[in-house]
Amino acid sequence: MTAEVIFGSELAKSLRDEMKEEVTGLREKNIVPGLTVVLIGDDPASRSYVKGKQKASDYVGVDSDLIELPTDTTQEQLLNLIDELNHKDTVHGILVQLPLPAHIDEQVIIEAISPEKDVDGFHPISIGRMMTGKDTFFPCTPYGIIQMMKSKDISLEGKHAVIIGRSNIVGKPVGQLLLSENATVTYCHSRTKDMEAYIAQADILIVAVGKAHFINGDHIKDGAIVIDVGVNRVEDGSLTGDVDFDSAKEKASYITPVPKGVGPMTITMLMHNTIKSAKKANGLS
Ligand SMILES: Nc1nc2c(c(=O)[nH]1)N[C@@H](CN(C=O)c1ccc(C(=O)N[C@@H](CCC(=O)O)C(=O)O)cc1)CN2
Repeated sequence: MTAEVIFGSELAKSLRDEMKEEVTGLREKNIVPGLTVVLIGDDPASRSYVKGKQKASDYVGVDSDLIELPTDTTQEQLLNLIDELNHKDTVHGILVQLPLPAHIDEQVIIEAISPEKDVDGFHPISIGRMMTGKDTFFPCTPYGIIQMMKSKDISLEGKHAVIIGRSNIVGKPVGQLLLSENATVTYCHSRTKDMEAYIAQADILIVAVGKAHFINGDHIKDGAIVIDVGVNRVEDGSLTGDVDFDSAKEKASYITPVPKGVGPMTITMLMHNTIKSAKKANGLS
């Protein structure tokens, strides 16, 4: 079997076109979705992701503002900034780019963002709402993954989804979203015994470990749907996923590439959440 490749970049383009039209309509009603992105330090990967967010915002018509702060910014200074943004009516979404420098407690920062502006969907209130099936902002990468599978009419109900990785940003929430789509979910992580046995059972395999080519075609079941969340820069400077694409493609029914797979959808769902927040703030559903 040779898999069909799900290009997140193509889905992202068509969703961004739809969003652009929606934002044009909102702007005619004087509703201008506003996003503030905060970048601390000079990590090149973070800088490139933030650039992608600015570009997407410009395209769909979201008014975006980038606040760049030096690495030695204190936690208190960042908390003061978030407090200011929480109270600013033109700001509908606040995103603090992760990871943060080691002297800043990420969880304290996440919890300082108003849940009404938590377009990353990382606040414990957003997570609690997601877990209990309430309306909220879903974390962007997991939400993008679900949209990619839905775009191919892949039925999730009753499927065994195996997730490799248990981060708060991807692994844990994607499992929760799959559960709410009636999939059966197994989490694997660094302490899992006999991980290969779980991988071999997966109808849907989601890999988010950050290790180049951690999974190859020998591991996966014939016809599995393989979602690669890894973005690893290798020696020659190119990007590669957590899955060995060429060998996995020969076994899977669907597979996502790296680049042009999950990454562009992460940014697209951020646009979705920002527009949703602006609509909500203006009494629209
Ligand atoms: N506050 C947040 N921080 C981080 C998040 C997040 O959702 N919120 N996720 C990741 C990084 N990330 C978004 O911020 C992100 C990662 C990758 C891509 C992407 O488009 N990747 C491209 C390749 C880009 C390249 O050439 O370097 C692709 O896969 O095609 C977008 C966003 C951690 N931090």
